[in-house]
Amino acid sequence: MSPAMNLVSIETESLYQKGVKNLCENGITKVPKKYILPIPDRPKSENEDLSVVNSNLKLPILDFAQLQSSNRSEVIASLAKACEEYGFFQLTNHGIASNVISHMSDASKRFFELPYDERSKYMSNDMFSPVRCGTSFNQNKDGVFCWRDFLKLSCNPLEDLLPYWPASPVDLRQAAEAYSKQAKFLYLMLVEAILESLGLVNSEVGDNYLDEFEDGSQLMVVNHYPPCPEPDLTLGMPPHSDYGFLTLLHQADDVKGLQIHYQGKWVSVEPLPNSLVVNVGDHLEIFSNGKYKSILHRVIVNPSRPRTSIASLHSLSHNRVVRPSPKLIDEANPRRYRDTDFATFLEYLSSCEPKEKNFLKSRRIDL
Ligand SMILES: O=C(O)CCC(=O)C(=O)O
Ligand SMILES: [Fe+2]
Repeated sequence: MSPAMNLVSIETESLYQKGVKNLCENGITKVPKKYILPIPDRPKSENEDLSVVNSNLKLPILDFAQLQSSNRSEVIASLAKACEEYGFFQLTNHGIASNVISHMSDASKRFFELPYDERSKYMSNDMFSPVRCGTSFNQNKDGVFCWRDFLKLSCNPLEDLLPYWPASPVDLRQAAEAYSKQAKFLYLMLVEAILESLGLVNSEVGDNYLDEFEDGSQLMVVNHYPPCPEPDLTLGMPPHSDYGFLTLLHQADDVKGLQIHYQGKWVSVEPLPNSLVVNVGDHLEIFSNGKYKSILHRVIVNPSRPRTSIASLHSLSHNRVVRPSPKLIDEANPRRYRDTDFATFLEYLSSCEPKEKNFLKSRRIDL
């Protein structure tokens, strides 16, 4: 390659590092090569293990208010079924105030409207940074980039981290603080119900059994997917499972994009007004010794409408070891996962670029 050619490709590479929003502002009409997936990995390809879309299936819908009523035991049974079979459900009447959600969506969208130079102040490769802006899935590793920009805010301990969050738009901190607190509260209520659904009831596990969840990590991720001129060639997010215990996801526009992998097919998750999508993460699959499933999901993009989603990812704190609950292991149910911790996850991230971003597979014990 001539030095001049080399310079061109380095310059182009740095353009991609600036993200999809910035790329679109440069007026592209075709998807650059950097984002074009090999044919079998494209959204409409029919390959053997990750095949066609099933558009008829609907996710289970759980009514959170019913959990606090005399119907609790029925809702707990539906919760167990949803976590076992789908690893995903929609949650209505979840209790996060609608003005808190709309303020968070609105301020997040305005963040991505800021000029690149303003957003770039928050770009960082440090996984422990309280605020991290970036693009693709793992922009230092991905051979093919995905069509997504993100803003990640670490939330625990909130008082210490909040001052590092973006100062503009001016109301983003306030909006994200209120949203993260209400999401955390909801998460803890869901953990309580999930432990109950696994038969790990309060009297057996001790009075302080929620403390380690309360102290746990919380990461808010705002995903932004600009319209894409050739959406069949790329993905907003590649197939992956979520790392933590539970993810609460708000789909901030009435735009479809999220698909989950169910019985060999991709199923679209319809944005349901006033609901949150909740999914089991890798840590809950490990903790439940495989009873509850952390399911592969991906995001497709479209040619006309931007899409924003806000994920709140919750887990134990980074220094805790995650392992199957001893109460869920016996002769009939031998241990199915190795112990894991955050350092192991980071090592995994830096070691390979797996086709499916599936950390969990590396923790399974083959029985
Ligand atoms: O944008 C979405 O709907 C899903 C985002 C997602 O899977 C994630 O943030 O882990
Ligand atoms: Fe995810």
